[in-house]
Amino acid sequence: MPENLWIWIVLGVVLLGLAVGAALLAPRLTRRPHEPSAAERPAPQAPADDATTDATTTDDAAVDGTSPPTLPEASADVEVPVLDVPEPVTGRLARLRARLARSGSPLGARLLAVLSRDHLSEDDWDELEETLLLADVGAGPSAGLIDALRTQVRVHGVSDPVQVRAMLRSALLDLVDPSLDRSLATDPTLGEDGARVPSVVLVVGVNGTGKTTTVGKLARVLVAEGSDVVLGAADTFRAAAADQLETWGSRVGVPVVRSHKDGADPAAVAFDAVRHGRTEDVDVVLVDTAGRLQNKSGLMDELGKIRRVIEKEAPLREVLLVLDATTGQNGLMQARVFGEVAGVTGIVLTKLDGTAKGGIVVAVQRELGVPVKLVGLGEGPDDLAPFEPEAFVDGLLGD
Ligand SMILES: Nc1nc2c(ncn2[C@@H]2O[C@H](COP(=O)(O)OP(=O)(O)OP(=O)(O)O)[C@@H](O)[C@H]2O)c(=O)[nH]1
Repeated sequence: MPENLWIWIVLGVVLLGLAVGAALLAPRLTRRPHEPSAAERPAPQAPADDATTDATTTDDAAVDGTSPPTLPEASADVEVPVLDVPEPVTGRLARLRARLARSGSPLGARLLAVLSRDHLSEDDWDELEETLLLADVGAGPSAGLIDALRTQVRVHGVSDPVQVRAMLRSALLDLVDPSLDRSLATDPTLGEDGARVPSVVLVVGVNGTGKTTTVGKLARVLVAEGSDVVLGAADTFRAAAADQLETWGSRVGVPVVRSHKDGADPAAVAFDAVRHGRTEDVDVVLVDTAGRLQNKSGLMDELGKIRRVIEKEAPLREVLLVLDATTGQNGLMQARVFGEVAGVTGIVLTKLDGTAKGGIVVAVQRELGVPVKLVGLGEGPDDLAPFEPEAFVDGLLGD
């Protein structure tokens, strides 16, 4: 064998080794420096409108406590939706003011226009009173405000526009009554056995006033404040109401207790929702209702039953009556009936963005003797604001 053949063989083996090594290393060198793990990857975006939560199902037998609510098994490969972050509640007061001001508010503007005249005649005073009546303030409160203004005008005159505005602001504020307690009882309490019991809020009112929307918006307010919430879809009259509520709940990670049975007993759903709230140790259970009843005794029976079954499980801390601000005197008649049968503790005045008749706030508080606690200012998810008398009156008067 020639002497340099060995050299060629050794060289060949070395080259082969290098080729194999390079082939093994190549994929490692081309991989991205850091592959995120499943936990590090952003969760996929859920569709905004048709997403639903894992809903608790219920049936009528549950009223007797024989059928506890059941939640569908959580599946490991279920996509985790991205939850909305509701707007902080404090920022909403400014929006209330801006919206009221933007609505053109004939009430404030017309009152100021008349009051700014040099010498107020009897006709001017009549015009002022008529303006208040047209804004749904109501006869008694309107007459009271005119009396107060007449006294002020006698004492101070009406020449200085700044003074006129201050005078009117103070008179309107008195009518709205800043001294009323407008807080919502949504903190859990302690039961006799020392266990935490959720606060239950029942939402009532005739159909179409905005109950379901209000429950959804209120859930967001409570989530923004750090509360654990459960929703009860006791509006079993309109099947879409429960779906609507599930959409609201899913956007902020709040479970919804509902029935999939047509025309199920609303009291059974309310009961299951409260029991589920207790089991899950949540802070608040919000219960939506139908309110689609032809007569007062039917309404009384249904709401009475809902109240009784809720109170078996937890204290009913709030009964919120939802009224549509655009319905004027009609809304007042509804308020009267619900006030008599439902033990209303607070009013939610919706659709204030659609009317310049803010005076309904005054009339409805007088009618029921309970405060307006929340106002709806639009169809957006965060268009629900705690009612604040000063901001409201400033909105009426404009800047
Ligand atoms: N502009 C405006 N629209 C509102 C407001 N609140 C509710 N709505 C609208 O009013 C309509 C009725 O609202 P719902 O929440 O379905 O009313 P509901 O009282 O639950 O109705 P039923 O389930 O039929 O009894 C919807 O189109 C809402 O978007 C509000 O503050 N402003």
